[in-house]
Amino acid sequence: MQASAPPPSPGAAVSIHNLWKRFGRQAAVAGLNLELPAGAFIGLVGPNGAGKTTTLSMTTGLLRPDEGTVLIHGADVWADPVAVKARIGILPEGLRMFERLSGRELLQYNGRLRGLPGAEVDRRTEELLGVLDLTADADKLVADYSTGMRKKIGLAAALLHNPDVLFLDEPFEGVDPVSAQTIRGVLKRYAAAGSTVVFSSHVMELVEQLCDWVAVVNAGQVIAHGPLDEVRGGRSLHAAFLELIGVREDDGQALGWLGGDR
Ligand SMILES: Nc1ncnc2c1ncn2[C@@H]1O[C@H](COP(=O)(O)OP(=O)(O)OP(=O)(O)O)[C@@H](O)[C@H]1O
Repeated sequence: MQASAPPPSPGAAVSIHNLWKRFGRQAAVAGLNLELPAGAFIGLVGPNGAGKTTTLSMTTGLLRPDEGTVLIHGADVWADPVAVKARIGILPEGLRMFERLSGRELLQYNGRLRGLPGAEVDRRTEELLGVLDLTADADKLVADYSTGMRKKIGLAAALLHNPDVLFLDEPFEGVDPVSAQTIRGVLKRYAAAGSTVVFSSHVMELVEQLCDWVAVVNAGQVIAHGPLDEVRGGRSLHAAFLELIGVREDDGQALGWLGGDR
């Protein structure tokens, strides 16, 4: 989008340069710069309203930035969308799906849309349904899926074309521990094969377990990034996060009425 963007670092899966998005007078993303290394399992963390979803939406071609450039393996998301979309998988927050298709039909439709041969679509569909423990519900309509099942079928749809980079916005929100374990297993296997995973989460323990690289976003900018151990600097990620964000101490005055004499 801008001619002046510097070349991406070699080895970067995602290069974000001077990204801006304003909603009215508020800047949701305010000149954000970030280089995400290829082959890493990356956690994007930040408080509510920090700009994570807006950043991920602009990075994956779902929301047009006001300013800035995003490159995925060197291809510009907005100038070369077809090339970029072939290389990425996305599980957005509040994903809208074709509700009147069954889970199996949804995957088959996605596979055909991606240009995969029919036999390969069928093979991958059945394998993904099996690994994600959805085979028994494969003929149920997506409209009748639970929250966890929706996340799993959304993940299967995002993985079907074997993308180089997978973006997930809050993939574990509303997911029970059993489904979360299944999703974790699939993501670990995908990342172990050298692909890049970028996911946003509020759950620091999960980010610490899964990620080897983190970026902390606050007020539309990146305030810390790098290998997990560097960012947490000998503390838990939770403690490092609170310190980086500058959490306000409770002065004990507010809500003094709450739980007191009635
Ligand atoms: N479509 C929109 N219209 C107006 N304001 C918006 C819109 N989308 C996001 N915002 C605002 O932009 C800011 C960043 O929102 P965003 O959803 O990107 O944050 P987030 O870090 O993903 O938050 P959370 O962790 O709560 O999901 C918030 O103040 C939000 O209210």
